[in-house]
Amino acid sequence: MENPKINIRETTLLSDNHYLLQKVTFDYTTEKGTDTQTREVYDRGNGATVLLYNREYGNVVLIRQFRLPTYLNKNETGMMIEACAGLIEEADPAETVRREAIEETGYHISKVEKAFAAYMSPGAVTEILHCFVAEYTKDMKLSEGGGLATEHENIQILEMPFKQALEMVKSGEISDAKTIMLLQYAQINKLLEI
Ligand SMILES: Nc1nc2c(ncn2[C@@H]2O[C@H](COP(=O)(O)OP(=O)(O)O[C@H]3O[C@H](CO)[C@@H](O)[C@H](O)[C@@H]3O)[C@@H](O)[C@H]2O)c(=O)[nH]1
Ligand SMILES: [Mg+2]
Repeated sequence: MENPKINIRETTLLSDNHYLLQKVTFDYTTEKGTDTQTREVYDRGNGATVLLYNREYGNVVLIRQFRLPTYLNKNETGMMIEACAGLIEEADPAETVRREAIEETGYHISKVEKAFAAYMSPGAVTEILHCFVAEYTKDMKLSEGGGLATEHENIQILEMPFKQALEMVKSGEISDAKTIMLLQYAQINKLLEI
């Protein structure tokens, strides 16, 4: 199939209460003709995430926090176990994960390695998420972490054996997409095998 030619006809702002919800009408043209479609698109910017791991201890650092959208969709407690992550503000993705690692886990990491980038929900959300891995050591724990009190983040830090994290993916206790992808990336690339 040839790529369609796209022409954006109209963009209507439905909400800019915190992020942007827009209604977009566009022409989708192929050799068969033109079809006009309308879609709602949620734009909350782009994000970056990092899996902290240590080969020697065989551990990864994850975080646990309440996520309202999951609570509204069958996650009974609303609590989610995730890799540390945040929205890219002014900084580049690597800077973002360094900042978020400090804010959320208290680990002051320096070297980060890009793993991949992924559109998280391409039918509705514009966001691309830049995914990193980084080695941490105990002496990098220089602050408490836990997220920004001003943002009511209430983040719990979980340092656990890599094996246990993989079992939690299997059991469904870890059900966050970026976290599953990063744990499997670490497994495929043997990051935690000495
Ligand atoms: N007042 C208000 N605050 C909001 C709203 N939406 C988000 N926030 C707040 O904005 C802050 C965002 O925190 P970050 O750590 O920067 O982002 P995140 O929520 O962890 O997002 C990360 O994970 C997402 C889910 O996997 C990713 O989608 C995202 O890209 C990023 O990586 C949080 O304190 C959150 O409560 C809103 O509608 N209103
Ligand atoms: Mg976060």
